[in-house]
Amino acid sequence: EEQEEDVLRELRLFLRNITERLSLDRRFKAFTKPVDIEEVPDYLMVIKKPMDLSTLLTNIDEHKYVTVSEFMADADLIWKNTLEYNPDSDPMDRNIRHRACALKDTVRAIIRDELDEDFERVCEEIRESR
Ligand SMILES: COC(=O)[C@H](Cc1ccco1)c1ccncc1
Repeated sequence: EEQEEDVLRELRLFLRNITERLSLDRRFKAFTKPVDIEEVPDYLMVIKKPMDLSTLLTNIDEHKYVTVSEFMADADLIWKNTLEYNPDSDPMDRNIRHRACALKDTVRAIIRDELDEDFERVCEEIRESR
């Protein structure tokens, strides 16, 4: 009903705000767009579910997320994919993995500090009712 759509509209505003703040952080530049398959031809053989910040934003606008947990599952793909595809000890791999871990920690800190657990509970109730 209307109140549910108001809740989901507020959820999308919250998720867009997080995603845009991450996209502005210079540490996360490599995560702002899909990995370039021309540049990395084997990427899709290794990574089954690519994800990036611009795709998160598109998903939000397409009403893909009804809860913060669903958004977190996709956001987690960004750093998990990065650790999986860039596992080596060379400086390039270590640098992008450090940034991936910073992304993971930053998302969790924002959610911990800014998400009211009662709000997420209301979103979960809507998800279960559909
Ligand atoms: C999330 O970004 C990545 O996983 C790519 C993989 C990649 C390898 C070669 C080109 O791109 C990356 C980008 C920048 N620095 C390290 C790795």
